[in-house]
Amino acid sequence: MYRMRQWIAAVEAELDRELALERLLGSDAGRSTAPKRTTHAGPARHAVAWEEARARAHDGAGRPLPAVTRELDAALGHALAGPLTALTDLPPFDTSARDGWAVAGPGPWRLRDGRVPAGGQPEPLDHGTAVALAAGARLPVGAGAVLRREYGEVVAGDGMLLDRSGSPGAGGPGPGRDVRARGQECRAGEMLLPAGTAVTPAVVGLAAAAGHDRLAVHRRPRVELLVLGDELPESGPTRDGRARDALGPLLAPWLARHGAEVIGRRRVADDVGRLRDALRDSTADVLVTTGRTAAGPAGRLHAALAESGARLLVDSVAVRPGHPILLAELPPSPDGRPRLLVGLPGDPPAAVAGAVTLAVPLLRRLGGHADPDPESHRTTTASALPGHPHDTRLLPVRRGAHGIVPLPFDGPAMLRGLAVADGLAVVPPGGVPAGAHVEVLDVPGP
Ligand SMILES: Nc1nc2c(c(=O)[nH]1)N[C@H]1C(S)=C(S)[C@@H](COP(=O)(O)OP(=O)(O)OC[C@H]3O[C@@H](n4cnc5c(N)ncnc54)[C@H](O)[C@@H]3O)O[C@H]1N2
Ligand code: MOO
Repeated sequence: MYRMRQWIAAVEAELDRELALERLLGSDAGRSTAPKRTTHAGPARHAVAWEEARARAHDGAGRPLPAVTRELDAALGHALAGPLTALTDLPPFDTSARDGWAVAGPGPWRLRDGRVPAGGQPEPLDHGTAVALAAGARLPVGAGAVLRREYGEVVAGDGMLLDRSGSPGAGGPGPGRDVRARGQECRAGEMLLPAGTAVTPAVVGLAAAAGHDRLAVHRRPRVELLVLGDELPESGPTRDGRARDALGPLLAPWLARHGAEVIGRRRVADDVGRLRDALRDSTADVLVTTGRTAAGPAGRLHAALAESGARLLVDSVAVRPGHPILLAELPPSPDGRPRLLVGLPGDPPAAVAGAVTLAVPLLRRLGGHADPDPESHRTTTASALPGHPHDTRLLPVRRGAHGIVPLPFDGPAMLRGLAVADGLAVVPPGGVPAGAHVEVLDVPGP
């Protein structure tokens, strides 16, 4: 009797799961016709085109995360939440561009004692006189130009400075010569960079030069990485037919390179209830899962999403590898923040393809970056790139002298090609011949 009740409870739980799954798959996932679910394996999923999937990931993210204020160092890798404006003229005053002498009027000049260092406050210069000064030093009032050190000669005992540049007349440099005029680079209040610009080391330098100590940037999306699959050892060589977890180590830094703040990375047991609870309890803005995306008995991700009340925005993409990738909107966090989930396949190259397709545009949008993919560029192919008959193919390639070439070891489960790749070529259905132009997405470097 007890066994019978247990069996009935199990069947009821399974039916609930089926109903939740129906609701999930019947939701607006961009399918014109949602095929009826008839078997455990579920309906055929309608794969959206690669470009469409990326656009949905970018748009599905909604508005960028709110602005926060960060010290310059800590702002690196974020996107500016507002335009960067200059707090001062640059240069803030007329400055010498070279080591030499500030000169007033045509030469020869009577040389004043001393030397104006960078950061010094020079006395005004009378007509017909000169004073030595360092590159970057403030030009004295009255000085019209700078005579470079290599062009001048000081007459011993005489205190006179001559122009030995050999220029016609040698009467000294023309007005403004080797002077960086005040405001040449920008005026105070001028916009230097628009909102959405990535804060790089050079941007931090410019911000400091322009007078900033802190920057308003978008908060980075908090990402939790859930690695699904009981079979995966986390250390040592692969054993007993079980592949070593390669995606935890690979994806955390890959996503961080694209603006994620990875707040956690953990394994979740192969159990729908536990996965559902992990999805419900996560405080991340974006959850990224690996594995268990395939339809069928092992496809626990769909079941857990259905039980969580998630809504699918993308449910498989016409891309190889990476076909079963998905994007879902999770119910908001307890404090009302929207949450999204990117489901990546367990096969490592497919997971990488999924990450660049869905996670990267999503993270960049949430992080407030103006450009959904700054690291993509069009390049010539040095040899033909094989394609899939119907789907976009993402192929590891290397740059050569005559263009990009495909790499060996690009098959299922293989990371060897990717490890030496400069990028992933976006190969349209049917492939491309040598000499064609294709888009290449950069693979993060060291
Ligand atoms: N009947 C069908 N079967 C499959 C189809 C299909 O259309 N019909 N699609 C295949 C494709 S395409 C892919 S890709 C995979 C996706 O499967 P899952 O996302 O459910 O992946 P898993 O079964 O969990 O794992 C697949 C494979 O990858 C290994 N794996 C998993 N996680 C990791 C990890 N973190 N590090 C390294 N390796 C990992 C795992 O051991 C499996 O061997 O579905 C196909 N099936
Ligand atoms: O399309 Mo799967 O994603 O072959 O690797």
